[in-house]
Amino acid sequence: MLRRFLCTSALKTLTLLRPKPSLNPTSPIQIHSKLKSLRPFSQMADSRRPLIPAVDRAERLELLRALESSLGSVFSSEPLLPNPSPLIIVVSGPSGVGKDALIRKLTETRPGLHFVVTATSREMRPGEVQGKDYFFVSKEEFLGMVERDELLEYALVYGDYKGIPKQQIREYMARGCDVVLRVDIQGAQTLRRIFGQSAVFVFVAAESEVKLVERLIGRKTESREALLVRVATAREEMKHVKNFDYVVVNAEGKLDNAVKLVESIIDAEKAKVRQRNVVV
Ligand SMILES: Nc1ncnc2c1ncn2[C@@H]1O[C@H](COP(=O)(O)OP(=O)(O)OP(=O)(O)O)[C@@H](O)[C@H]1O
Repeated sequence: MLRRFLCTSALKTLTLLRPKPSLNPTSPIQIHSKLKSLRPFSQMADSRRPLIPAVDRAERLELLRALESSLGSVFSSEPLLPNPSPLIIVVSGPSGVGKDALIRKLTETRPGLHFVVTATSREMRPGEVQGKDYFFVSKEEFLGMVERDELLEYALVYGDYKGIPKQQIREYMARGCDVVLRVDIQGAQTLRRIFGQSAVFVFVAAESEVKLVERLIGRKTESREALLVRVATAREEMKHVKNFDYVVVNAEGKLDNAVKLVESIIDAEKAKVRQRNVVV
């Protein structure tokens, strides 16, 4: 049956690719010779198999109607399955592991994905863009957002506030977009309490401790004291991997591989029979 399908598909392709109008596409000799030229060498031996003649459009339609009539119902062209539910993907991991770099690339390669821009009271780093990397606000403005219950979660991270605006998530999910949230480990724990299993939690790790430290040093954004705090914290944070659904190693010079892995995770989640249904 499958082979029959493959044969008819090949013939269909040939009909579409018909090169000269003068050729009679139903002539078995011509089709046979064309098929032979299309087949890979490994399949050349199969060319002696009898060919099933091409079914033309009218015949196919007739057969389809006959099947409908036998079944007593019309074949629907509606999708057999609903669209997958929008996902919330929580990306977390130790400081300097490459969360920002990974998300930046991921949103470039996957247009249907929205990165929820976090509000923060920390200073803007060189190269960062207001509203793209973070919403940079003063401490007072941030506390105003907390009071108005505008944040899904917030935390004081290395002396600066960081929080996720609820409205952005609602807006993009209502449009059917998947959303990515970037949080530190503390934030991921809070979000797990809020979402339970209804969101996807991804832990980003470096391939080794020394590579993580080198990356943090290379970023040149922290003082020696601040580096010490981040590195010591990273050791503790690694213990939280077990609370995540997936772990992605972002190895030195292999950012693209890490991005591909996250894409595969999203694809697999979209193909799940039991979808995660999240409400914010
Ligand atoms: N796979 C990689 N190979 C080499 N360098 C990388 C890789 N991924 C990220 N980096 C670099 O490592 C540094 C830290 O990355 P990034 O700022 O994205 O980390 P982060 O996890 O978002 O940190 P933080 O939580 O402190 O904001 C950056 O200079 C970034 O360009």
